[in-house]
Amino acid sequence: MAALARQLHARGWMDGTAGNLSVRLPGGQALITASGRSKGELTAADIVQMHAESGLPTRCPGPPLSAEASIHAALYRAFPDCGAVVHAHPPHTTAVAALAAEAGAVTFTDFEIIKGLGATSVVQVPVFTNWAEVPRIAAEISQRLTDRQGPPVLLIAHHGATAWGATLDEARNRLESLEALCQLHLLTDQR
Ligand SMILES: CSC[C@@H](O)[C@@H](O)C(=O)COP(=O)(O)O
Ligand SMILES: [Zn+2]
Repeated sequence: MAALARQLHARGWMDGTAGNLSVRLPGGQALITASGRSKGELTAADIVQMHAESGLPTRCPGPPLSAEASIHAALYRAFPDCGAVVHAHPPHTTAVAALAAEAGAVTFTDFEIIKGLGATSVVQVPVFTNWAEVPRIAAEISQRLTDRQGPPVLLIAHHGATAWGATLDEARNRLESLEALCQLHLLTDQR
């Protein structure tokens, strides 16, 4: 987790403590990054255990869980095969998430990198409102992401993106595909 966070921080996708990662463990628990830590220099002390599907800490007192633990938990509940979640603020993705705030979804077509999101030629990515109360974002994700056919990524308006997969590497690959797609979307002026 620390190695991936360091990579994404170096790319400018997790500036100023932004971003969070988690991995599901056997037995219903998960490891998640603690809140407010630089993602460029995480150590074991910055990783906390939580109940995967509730997002509640397994040990109190302890370091505070990521402020977005409820979003990770919503994804673990919705997708039993989800083994890892990565949230970041990649610049092109965040710009597209701002432009699509009103629409509530953004549709990408034709670019080959769409296949990185498991689609063939068209993919519609949901955009959620960036409510100050994160559990409200999580509740909307739980309500809306009931379709297992959707892409394994979501946008949060004016905020960033969350990707998930069976492993951290798969979640990272999907986040990279989304950022590449958003960059192409903007370069070709498809707002
Ligand atoms: C740098 S502020 C960003 C936070 O508000 C949040 O969006 C974020 O990505 C990191 O939150 P965190 O609680 O450290 O996991
Ligand atoms: Zn964030």
